[in-house]
Amino acid sequence: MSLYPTDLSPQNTAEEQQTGEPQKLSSAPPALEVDGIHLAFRKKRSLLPVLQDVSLTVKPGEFVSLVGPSGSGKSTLFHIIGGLLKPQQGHIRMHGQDVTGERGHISYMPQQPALFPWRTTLDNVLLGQENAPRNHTAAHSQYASERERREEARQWLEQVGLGPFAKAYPHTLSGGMQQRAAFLRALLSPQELMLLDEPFSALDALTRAEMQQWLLRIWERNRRSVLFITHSIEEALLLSDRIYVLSARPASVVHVVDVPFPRPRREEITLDPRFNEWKRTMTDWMRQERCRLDGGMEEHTESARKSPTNNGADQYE
Ligand SMILES: Nc1ncnc2c1ncn2[C@@H]1O[C@H](COP(=O)(O)OP(=O)(O)OP(=O)(O)O)[C@@H](O)[C@H]1O
Repeated sequence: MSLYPTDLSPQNTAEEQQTGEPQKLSSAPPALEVDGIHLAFRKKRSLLPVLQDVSLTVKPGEFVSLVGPSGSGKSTLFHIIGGLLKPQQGHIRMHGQDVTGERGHISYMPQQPALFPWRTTLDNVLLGQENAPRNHTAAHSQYASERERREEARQWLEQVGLGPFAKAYPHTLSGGMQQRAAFLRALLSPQELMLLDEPFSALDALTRAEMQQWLLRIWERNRRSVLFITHSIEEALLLSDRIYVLSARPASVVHVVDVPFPRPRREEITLDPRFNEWKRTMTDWMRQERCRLDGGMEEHTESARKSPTNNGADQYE
């Protein structure tokens, strides 16, 4: 099963599976470069600064997460990357090209699956390809005819346990099944970079854990470039190669974590003492930011001073 038109050929993918290493494309430009983004919303006569000099990078085939307090500006950053908002300063580059303010360069999976109720599961999955901008579909059409794309989507539905539901309508699917269909729609879209905005936040705990394992397996087989927003530190540590921690609004990057756990990863990694040490450290960082957001700096300073996990926290950066 191929995923066009990315450079993730089956040979590459097989090599990666053996070595457990991401693609070593050292000379390739980043799949995404967010460079010095500033954005403030205009509120009546005042300005609400939301993003302040935010920079981050997603290399080809990397899984990168963004965590930060509620209201810090994560979704706003996604809107800028997707070209829905234009920053006052800074640039968005994809594969070396400046695409600041341009739409159509990313595939996107929102918090809610947003499947069209009048389309079958298969037709919903194919939607990302139908709506892709011309420059992407042109590249894409060298690889697959309409019939081939439908066949490939059918095979993918089988792979993710949705084969029997290809002709079913979304209301007959469970929440987890709808999210799998929405993820496939993003995965089969021709744009290489995927932005996933808290895709599992609406699911119950058990389904969420199952979906994380499912995503790990699917992603490790395909290694698309992913930028993932989550509120769950555990989810970020489980899934990511790198995590950017945003400060409270106006957001800037306050910590960058290169996640040290090898791939392929499975749920058992969450039992590793190092995993829990990271989780505690990052939770502490997030608490500090939330305190800042709440204006509770004095209280936070005291609790951070007392916290045993704060010792040497910066060594993780
Ligand atoms: N179009 C807009 N106009 C004015 N203010 C906005 C607009 N969009 C977002 N904001 C404000 O910008 C700030 C950041 O919002 P954003 O949704 O990006 O945060 P977030 O980190 O994604 O939050 P959450 O984690 O709760 O989803 C918030 O204070 C929000 O009220």
